[in-house]
Amino acid sequence: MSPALSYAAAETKKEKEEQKREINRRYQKGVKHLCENGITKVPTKYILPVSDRPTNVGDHQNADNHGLKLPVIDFALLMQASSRSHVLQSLTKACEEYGFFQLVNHGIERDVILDMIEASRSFFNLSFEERAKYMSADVRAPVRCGTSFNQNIDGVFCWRDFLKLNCHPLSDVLPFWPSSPLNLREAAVKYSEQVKFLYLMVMEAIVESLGLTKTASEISASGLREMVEDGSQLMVVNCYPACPEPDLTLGMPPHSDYGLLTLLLQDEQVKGLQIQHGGRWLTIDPIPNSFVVNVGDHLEIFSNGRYKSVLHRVVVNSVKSRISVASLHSRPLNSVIRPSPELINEANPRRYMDTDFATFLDYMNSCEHKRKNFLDSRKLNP
Ligand SMILES: O=C(O)CCC(=O)C(=O)O
Ligand SMILES: [Fe+2]
Repeated sequence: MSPALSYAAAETKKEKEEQKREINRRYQKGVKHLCENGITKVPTKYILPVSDRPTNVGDHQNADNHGLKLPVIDFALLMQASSRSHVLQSLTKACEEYGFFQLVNHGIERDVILDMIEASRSFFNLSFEERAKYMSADVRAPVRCGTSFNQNIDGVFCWRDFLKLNCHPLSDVLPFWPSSPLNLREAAVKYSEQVKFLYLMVMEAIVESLGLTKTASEISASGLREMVEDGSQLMVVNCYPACPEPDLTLGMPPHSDYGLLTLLLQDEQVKGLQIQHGGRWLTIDPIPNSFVVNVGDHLEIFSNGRYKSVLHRVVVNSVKSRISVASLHSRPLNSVIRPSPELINEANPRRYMDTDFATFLDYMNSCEHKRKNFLDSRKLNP
C-alpha cells in the first residue's frame, strides 16, 4: 500500500473507532435507564447478528433440555466422612463433563441469601442519579456500576446492568461500597463472608478430587491459608430488565469466568442461564436455595485441562426482570496460575502457560472479549 493510501486507511479506521466510542458513550447509562424511559423496541446497539441470537437454528432445541439435568452435589454429604468419597467422584464427573454443578444443602442461612437478593434489587431500583455515583470505567475500582459485558469496547451491547463489589481486603474496600440502599453493605458483607467460606470448602474438595496430595498441591499447600486471607473475591450483581424483543439480544454473551470457581445465586423465579454442553445450549432450571457452581479459567489451567471452564450465556425475556449474584474467587491478584506439577506427565504434557490476573485484565481491555479467547491465548500448542 502506498504511504498516502495507508494514511487514508488509518484515518478511516480512527474515525470508525471514534464513532464506535461515541455510540458506546450514548448507551453507557445502561439498560435499566433505557427501560425507565419507556422503550418498546430494542435499539440497534443491542441487536446481535442473526448467527449469535438466542433463537439461532440449532439453539431451538433449547426449549427442551432432552432430559439433561445439571449434576447436583449435596454439600452436607460432601462434609460427612462416610459419604465424602462417593460425592468426590460425582464432583469429578461434574467438573470434567459439564464444568458446572448445582450445590444444595450448602448450609448458608436463608436470611443471608434473601437479604442479599433484596439489597441487590433495591440497589437497581434506586434512581439513575444515585446509581451513577458508582459508575466507573476503572476495572480495578473497589466498586463499579456499569452495563453490557465490557462497555468500553463491546461492538454490540448486551441487556445487562451490573454492580461489581470487590471484596478483598474487606476493610479497605468497604468504605467505597454503596451507602444506599441502607441494608446493602451489611447484607453484602455477611453474604460475601459466608460464600467465601463455602468456596474454600468446595475448593478443598476439588483439590482432593483431582487426587492432589495436600502438601504437594500448590493451591492448598501455600495454600489454603493464603486463599482465606488473600484470595481475590469479586461479587457481581447482575440485573437483566425485561426486554421488549428478547430474541434479538442476550443478557450476557457466551463467556467463561476467569477465576478458580464462581458461586452463583440464580434468580429463583426467573430462568435465563444457559451453559454449552454437547454442542447445545442447556438451560439451567433454578433449584430453590442452591448455588450454581462453575469451573473458571484458572481452575482449567491449574487442573491442566482436566476440569473444564465452560461457555455460558444469559437469555432475557419480555415479562420479568431477573437478578443474579455471582461470586468469583481466585488466588491473590498478583499470584501466578499454572498447571499443577502433579498433573503434568508424559501422557499429559503441560497444556497452558503461566498467567495472572493482571494479564487477564490487560487482555480484557485490549480486545473485544469473545467466547473463550483469553483461555485460548494461554494454551500451549492450541
Ligand atoms: O446471571 C447469570 O445467571 C450468570 C451470570 C454470569 O455468568 C456471570 O456473572 O459471570
Ligand atoms: Fe459467567
